[in-house]
Amino acid sequence: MFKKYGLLVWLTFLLAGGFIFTSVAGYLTSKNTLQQSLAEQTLPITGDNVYSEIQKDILRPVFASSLMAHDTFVRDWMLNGEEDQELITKYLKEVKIKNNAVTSFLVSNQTLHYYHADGLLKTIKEGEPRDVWFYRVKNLKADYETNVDVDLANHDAVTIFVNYRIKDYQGQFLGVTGIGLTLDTLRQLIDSYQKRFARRIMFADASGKIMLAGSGHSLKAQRLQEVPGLNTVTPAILANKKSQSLHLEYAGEKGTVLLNSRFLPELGWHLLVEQELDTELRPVQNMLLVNIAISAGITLTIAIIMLFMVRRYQQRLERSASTDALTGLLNRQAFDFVFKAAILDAERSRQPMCAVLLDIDFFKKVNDKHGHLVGDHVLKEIAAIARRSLRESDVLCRWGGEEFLILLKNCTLEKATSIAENLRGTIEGNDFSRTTDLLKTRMNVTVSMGVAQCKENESEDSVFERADQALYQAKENGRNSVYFAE
Ligand SMILES: Nc1nc2c(ncn2[C@@H]2O[C@H](COP(=O)(O)OP(=O)(O)OP(=O)(O)O)[C@@H](O)[C@H]2O)c(=O)[nH]1
Repeated sequence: MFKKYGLLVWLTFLLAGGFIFTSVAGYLTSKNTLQQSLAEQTLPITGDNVYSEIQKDILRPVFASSLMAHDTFVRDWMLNGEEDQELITKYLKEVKIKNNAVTSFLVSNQTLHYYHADGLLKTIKEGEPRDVWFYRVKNLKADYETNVDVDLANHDAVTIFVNYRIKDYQGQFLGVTGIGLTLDTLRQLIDSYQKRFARRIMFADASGKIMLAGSGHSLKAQRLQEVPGLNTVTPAILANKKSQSLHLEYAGEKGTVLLNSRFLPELGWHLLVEQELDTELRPVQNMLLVNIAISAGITLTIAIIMLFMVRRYQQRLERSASTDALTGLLNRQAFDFVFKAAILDAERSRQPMCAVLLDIDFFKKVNDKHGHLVGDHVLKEIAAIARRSLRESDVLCRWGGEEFLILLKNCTLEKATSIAENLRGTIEGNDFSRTTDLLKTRMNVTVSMGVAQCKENESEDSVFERADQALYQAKENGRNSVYFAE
């Protein structure tokens, strides 16, 4: 089977291999290009976009707080003993509205009063845990800090405060001022970034504490060091104190994650933009599967078409090698095999078998008078008559030009002679013009036959020789007759 269809199998493998190779090569190229463009362009650009939005939305309060801390009105009001509280309340209200903030505040180092947009909120105390931030900022080396905390003045909403140090004209610490944004507003902002850019965005402080993350972030982790996979690249993220972006990769829970990190010096935070490679690759992977399915379909269709063609071609070859093209009967070569098998069969079953040699009388004259096409028609018609007159098990073969050989299985000499006689009579009575347009008037043809019964252990040549002699006798004795060999 493999030998017969070997070429077909190889061609199918070659075709399928070619398709798979080009599909996989295309996939790998797309994957590399995608990975490279994510790492080198898409994620850094997203980082840049987020950063510029951050500058607009978060750094604005830093600048506003800086302006408050450097405002001569604020400093003078504090240096003059914080007399008219209405003035500072009005000022803070104005700043809050102008900056669209949830709170604006000022805490005096002198009186420890905490002012906000609605007036005096409270007096802070050194041991109070909620007021620890003030003493931290008081001792701060930098001008300001950003701090995520609950806002007492705003129903304890989680708020990001910008705490800016106020100094007098000699540089002495006067107090702290600034504004605050609720974290919810920021989180919404990040969510809108995430939706817009379809990536995960989070902020972590210098120690790795996750300060802000969109709704996709698992709230279980409080620090970068606790996020599986991300913890492997956390040291590199935290070590990056330059504003240039850093490209990293780590194995996340759902596959490779590409990460772009940059340090925001204004906040002292690290901005992380992440993308799951698999999510981006899914359309390319789907395309690969579609390609492979189409390739498999094409390969299968071509293989089936080729299989049918090869089978038809082989059948035609086998048929043309064993049959006579004109009459459709077995040819002499094929008959040899059939005869050998039949004679063995007859000997085994001890059944008689006869060979009949049939020759058309004066066939040359038919050709000469009516032409070769009519001669061919006569040959085909005689083959058809013989096939119709004989049993299915009898073998019919075109022996030569106008000679036919018939093998009658399980048949005695007497019976064979009678069958041959019937066939001769049928042919004699046949009007060959009925089945062709080549002849306009009735035409009859006669045949002569020689019959011989196969003897035990007799060779093929010997049987045909005896049948031929009987045929010769029929020809000699006037043709249109059946003779048998003793
Ligand atoms: N049309 C046609 N003629 C063929 C074919 N094969 C052989 N012949 C012709 O058959 C004729 C046989 O002629 P002969 O051997 O002289 O025998 P015959 O004319 O039948 O005379 P007898 O056998 O003595 O009755 C030749 O003219 C061959 O050319 C064939 O396939 N088609």
